[in-house]
Amino acid sequence: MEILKSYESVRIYGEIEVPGDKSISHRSVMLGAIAEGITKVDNFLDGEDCIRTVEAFRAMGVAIENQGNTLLIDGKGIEGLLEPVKPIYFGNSGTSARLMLGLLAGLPFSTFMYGDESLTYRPMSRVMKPLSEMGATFIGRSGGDYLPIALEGTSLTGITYPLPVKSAQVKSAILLAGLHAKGKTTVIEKSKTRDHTEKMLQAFGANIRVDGNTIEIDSSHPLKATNLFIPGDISSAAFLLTAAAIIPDSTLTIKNVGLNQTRTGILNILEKMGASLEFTNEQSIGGEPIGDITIHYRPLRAITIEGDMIPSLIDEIPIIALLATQAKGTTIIRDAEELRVKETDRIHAVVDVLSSLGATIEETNDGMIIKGKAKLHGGTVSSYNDHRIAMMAVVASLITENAVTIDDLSSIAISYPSFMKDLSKLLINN
Ligand SMILES: O=C(O)C1=C[C@@H](OP(=O)(O)O)[C@@H](O)[C@H](O)C1
Ligand SMILES: C=C(OP(=O)(O)O)C(=O)O
Repeated sequence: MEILKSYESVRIYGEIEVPGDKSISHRSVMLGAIAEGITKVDNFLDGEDCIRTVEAFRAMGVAIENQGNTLLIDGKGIEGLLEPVKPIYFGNSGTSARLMLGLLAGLPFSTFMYGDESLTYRPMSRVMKPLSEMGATFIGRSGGDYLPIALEGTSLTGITYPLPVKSAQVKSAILLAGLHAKGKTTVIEKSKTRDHTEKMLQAFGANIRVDGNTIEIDSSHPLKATNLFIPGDISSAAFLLTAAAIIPDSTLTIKNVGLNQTRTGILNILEKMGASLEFTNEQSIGGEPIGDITIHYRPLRAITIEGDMIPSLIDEIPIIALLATQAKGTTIIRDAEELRVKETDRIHAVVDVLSSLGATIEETNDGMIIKGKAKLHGGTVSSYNDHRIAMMAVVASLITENAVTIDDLSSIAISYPSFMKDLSKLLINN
């Protein structure tokens, strides 16, 4: 149990870098491991989820050296992967499990996979359905919807697949399967989801074409090793930006953070709500936009968040809900039913935690309705063992009248191991 003390008068001030992007870090290991040659990855996120991906490839015979936040991956090509002798454990990581189901389904060996309590109940049929259409053979709990799943490698054939869910994990799983399937694989998205897989496949030399929301790939160009720099994770930056946006007199600069437009929904929301943002040092590294963001506190107003905006801020909704408690008016979040199948049911968890702290917030089927501006009194909450809920509660504790008591903060190590230290560096007592 942790007690997060309340503050009399505090603000956020300073300059910081957040750790590397989780989505891009996972992909760097996956593509580096199946490319030919040594791939060097700088600013790799040493969080628990990404470590699961590293360990999975080590179990398939790939040498991966970890020097601080730099990885050296000795890729021997996709044919170089060896059958793992033990079941692969994906812990809490949906990205590892879903992308690797796609990557491994067409390899000539069997793989057994499982996860922790949370991952064991996250839907996998969204990935297994298209992979079966490509020819994948597998068996899994609940007809293959849940882990544990055993894949019996077979040769795959390309398909054309309109994505029924707005999910980058499903899109990526199909593209990774398409990398070694016969013929062409085409994925068509309804709304654009994060496109790190496409960008990184291009950097590794794959034969991939992107035309609007249609992506095509085939196996004609084997991947060649490359060097990568992982931008700071905008999803981690979101917690610090929100702290600055809700505490008067705050000014914060976050350097070298990823600014890929498929991920920056949180920045559009902050601006629409009235926060002041400045962007400097913008550049592109390995196809990924990156730059520095400075935020100044300004009074906030409520907005509606819905439709195509949702995929670009899906992981930020817990912290956006806290932001909305401090905005004048009624904020409505809808079309976000995907939150129900994350590490926990994040609609329920957010509403429970924020209402326990004193917010006026109501759960809907596909989102929530938040009335601001609310005075949060503090109280006792659960992190639901979900890193994004835990970090949201920590940021909330900066503005509560009394202390916040939370069961456990260890889940924060999934995506932002240095969060508590980074936040305390930026806290200034007035
Ligand atoms: O592809 C990725 O790296 C991710 C995609 C998103 O999931 P969905 O694809 O299920 O929306 C996101 O919530 C997750 O944190 C990471
Ligand atoms: C949903 C998340 O990750 P994953 O799906 O990889 O578990 C997240 O990091 O918020």
